[in-house]
Amino acid sequence: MPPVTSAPSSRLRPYRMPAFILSVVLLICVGVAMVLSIRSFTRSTDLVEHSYQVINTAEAIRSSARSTESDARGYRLSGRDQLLAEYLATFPATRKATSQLVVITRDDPAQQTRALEVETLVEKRLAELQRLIDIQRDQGIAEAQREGLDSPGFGQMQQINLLIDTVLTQEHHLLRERRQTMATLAAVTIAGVVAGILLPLVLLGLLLGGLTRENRRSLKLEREARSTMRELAISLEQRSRLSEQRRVLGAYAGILQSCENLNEALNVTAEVIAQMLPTAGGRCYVLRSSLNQVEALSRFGTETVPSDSVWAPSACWGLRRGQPHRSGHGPGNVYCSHLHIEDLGENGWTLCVPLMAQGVSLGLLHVNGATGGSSEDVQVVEAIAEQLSLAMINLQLRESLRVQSLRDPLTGLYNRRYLEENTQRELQRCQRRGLPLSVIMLDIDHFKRFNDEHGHAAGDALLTAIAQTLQTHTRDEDIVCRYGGEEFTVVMPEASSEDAQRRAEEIRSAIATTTVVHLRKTLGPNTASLGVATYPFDGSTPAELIGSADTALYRAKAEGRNRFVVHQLARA
Ligand SMILES: Nc1nc2c(ncn2[C@@H]2O[C@H](COP(=O)(O)OP(=O)(O)OP(=O)(O)O)[C@@H](O)[C@H]2O)c(=O)[nH]1
Repeated sequence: MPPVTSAPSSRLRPYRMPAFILSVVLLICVGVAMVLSIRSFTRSTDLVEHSYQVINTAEAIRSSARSTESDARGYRLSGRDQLLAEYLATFPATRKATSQLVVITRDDPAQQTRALEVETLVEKRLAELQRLIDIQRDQGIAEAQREGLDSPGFGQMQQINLLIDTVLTQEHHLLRERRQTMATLAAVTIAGVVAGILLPLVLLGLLLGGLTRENRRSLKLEREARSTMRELAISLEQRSRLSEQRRVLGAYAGILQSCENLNEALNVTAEVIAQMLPTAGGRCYVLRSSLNQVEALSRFGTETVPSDSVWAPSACWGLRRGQPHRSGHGPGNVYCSHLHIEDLGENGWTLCVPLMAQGVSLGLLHVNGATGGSSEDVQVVEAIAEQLSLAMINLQLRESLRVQSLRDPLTGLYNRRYLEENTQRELQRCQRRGLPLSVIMLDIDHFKRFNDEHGHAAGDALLTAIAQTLQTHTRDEDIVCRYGGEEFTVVMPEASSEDAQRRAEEIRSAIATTTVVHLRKTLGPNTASLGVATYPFDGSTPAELIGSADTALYRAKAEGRNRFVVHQLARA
């Protein structure tokens, strides 16, 4: 799980606000500079326009003065009235233009001085022309022409022209300067605007880039934190699941210890697996070594893959290898032949865990499912199998101890303790149901002599053979036991005295033909004497009945052996 990290503070954070303020200030400066530049530019434009106006006005004065001069001279030479009319029309225009020049050069004292001089000269010239016109009108054309020859017209006009040239030259010079100023202003404005826009843009870009990086880092940290939280939640869930599993397995182990037989243990196991692996199913098998087969004793859950009920141990890889064998879907998996894996889906899984304890193979726990089968599930099944194996070996040991405590080690028949415990129960059952119960006591005749003649081991062999004969001639529900030494007892629930007599005779005659082979010598047969007692005639307790049968047995001995005696008859 990655460590939880706190968000590192951004390197740009201290510069963020100053950069923002600087950007804003720069933008304001750009704005102010633009306003000032535009105003200066406008002023320059006005000045340029003004220069054009001065130039145009000066040119107009020259042109108008020439026209007036030309019209006046033409009239003086030709006397044509049309020329007089034209003179009269241009005269005010000339005057007006000179006045206008004076007005529009107010901003430039030098130019205005020249304008005033132009005005004075033009006025003088106009006055002279007017004087000649007046002479022509009053004294005739010839007088006017003669007067004109003496008039200083040419010189006046030359002065006017020279002065206007000076005005124009000066104004052109100003115009050039103003245009230059305007161009410089425009360039400076453009440069200022570009710089003023670019610089804040760069700053804002840097700021934005930093914020984006920081945002990305924050998002990454947030994602990491979320993933850490998720992993933490999963880990907590796993921990709580593990602790729950441990608790269930602990309880399961405790309950297994209290199980009295294998069926109980298997039922508990099925319930625990259903609880811990609800989607799985399977079977518990026991190994019948004597038959070389594996047999299912219980089923649990819903099996995805059916498994055979009985099969040879070699059919399972788990049993063959003595370790858990897990397989899933697809190539690379090896399947046990006791499984019908055709039904194994894409996510299906199977698991065979051998049940082993103290190096002994006891059986197999097989589990399969359509989903799941994680290593955690496998561990659970293995833990269950381990507990079940221990329980099975314990039950086997307990059973063998129980059998040992109830069986005679030589003959394998029940012992006297078992007889006493169970005869009471069988007798009560028959009493409740109103049925008889018979007891046969049997003693081998002259067994001491047999022992003496053939040895104790041969005597043991004879005892074992007679025990076998007794088991052959009794029913499964009868209790056949070695009462002690060479004495045997058969308790026959629900058997009447007649049944018991028939059985006693069968046993007697069978023993009379029973021989044993000992040290390659056939020994026997020996005979036996039997006493028969029946409830309710010969007693109503086990002790009474056994005592009655024993009495009858002694009677049989006394009467010559190799016979049976019935207690009632014996009493009679
Ligand atoms: N081989 C062998 N002998 C036993 C065993 N238990 C008791 N015996 C012997 O059985 C003999 C019983 O002898 P007795 O009680 O005198 O009876 P008997 O010789 O059979 O004579 P009757 O019962 O009167 O016919 C004794 O010698 C015991 O030692 C046993 O487990 N194995």
